[in-house]
Amino acid sequence: MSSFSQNIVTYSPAYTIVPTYECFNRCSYCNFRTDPGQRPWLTLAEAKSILQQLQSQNVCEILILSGEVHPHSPKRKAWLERIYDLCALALKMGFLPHTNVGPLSFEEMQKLKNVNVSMGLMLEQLTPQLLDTVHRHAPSKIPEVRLQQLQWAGELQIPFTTGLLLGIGETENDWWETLVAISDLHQRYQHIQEVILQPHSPGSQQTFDAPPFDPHQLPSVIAKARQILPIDITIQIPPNLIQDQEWLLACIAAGARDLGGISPKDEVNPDYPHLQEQTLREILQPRGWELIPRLPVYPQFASWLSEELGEGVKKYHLKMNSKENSRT
Ligand SMILES: O=c1nc2n(C[C@H](O)[C@H](O)[C@H](O)CO)c3cc(O)ccc3cc-2c(=O)[nH]1
Ligand SMILES: C[C@H]1O[C@@H](n2cnc3c(N)ncnc32)[C@H](O)[C@@H]1O
Ligand code: MET
Ligand code: SF4
Repeated sequence: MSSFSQNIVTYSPAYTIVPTYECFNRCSYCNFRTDPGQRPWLTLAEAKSILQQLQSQNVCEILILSGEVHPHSPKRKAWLERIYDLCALALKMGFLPHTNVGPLSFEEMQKLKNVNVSMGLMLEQLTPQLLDTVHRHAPSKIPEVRLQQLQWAGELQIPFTTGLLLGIGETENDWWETLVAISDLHQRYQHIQEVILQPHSPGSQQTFDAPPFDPHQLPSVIAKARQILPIDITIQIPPNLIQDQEWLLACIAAGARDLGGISPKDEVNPDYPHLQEQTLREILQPRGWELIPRLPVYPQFASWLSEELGEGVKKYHLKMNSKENSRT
């Protein structure tokens, strides 16, 4: 049975929904944001029509990824409401939502927990030095603010995805410090399901003038991360940002076991389209790796989900098991 084999690499069949691209931060490596007020927010009717089309496709995760409205802005309440409504809609239509929309208040997180099977926020890097450079105009990237999110997620028992953005001006030592901080929080709350090691990849919109993170460095970063992180945290890498097949395979050999959400468009890095799932499978299989789909929540967190979310998850488990049986 394939599920018991050790040579498994997972991915999440996903689609990314963007409530708004407007963002009050200006991270200089960002290729996603627009200035506030430039484009209308995604309406529920528009989302419904997108989701209807997805129902006949092999999509399970809806990644809700957004630009941010300032916590003190009069528009903040409507923004959070729109995100909540989009999650509720996706859930009602049979998908499993995972929200990553920047730092939230404790109450905002608590509210979104009801309509998300898991949530995410990248730590990026903990060093405060970046507040003088790439994050100079990005108050949401204050390290304490992001660490606080991870702690609240633990207190609220929200299965959580976080990660590091590599190659934005930090030192090697900064990587290990950030990974140790994630490990420490996980030891307290057992809530981190995966850590993304995301290589900075320049796009056409950004102002940060730096080369891409050297993919040849990734396998050794992964190997060391594997030593620092507790074994129940999966290491995720984005295959579209590691374009050389041999290096992708080297990353997996070094300990990465998940390829994240594979969706038609990578909203964060639109200049780097994803390979088809079948193409990825053909890269991995000859080296003995089996690529299999996973849900946006890992099985060990089943007891943390509300009854409604648990039911949604159960339906997918049934569907995936019946597919697997029909293959064998
Ligand atoms: O499951 C997740 N995947 C995350 N992913 C991976 C994502 O699922 C896919 O790689 C694509 O971005 C989907 O469009 C990220 C990818 C990025 O480029 C940057 C940040 C994230 C953050 C998350 C996240 O919080 N949760
Ligand atoms: C949503 C996440 O996307 C990542 N992100 C933002 N811009 C880039 C880029 N140019 N290259 C790679 N990752 C990026 C950050 O880690 C952010 O938290
Ligand atoms: N704005 C959020 C963050 O940076 C998520 C999307 S970034 C393109 O954390
Ligand atoms: S990376 Fe996220 S927080 Fe930073 S500018 Fe882009 S959308 Fe805003």
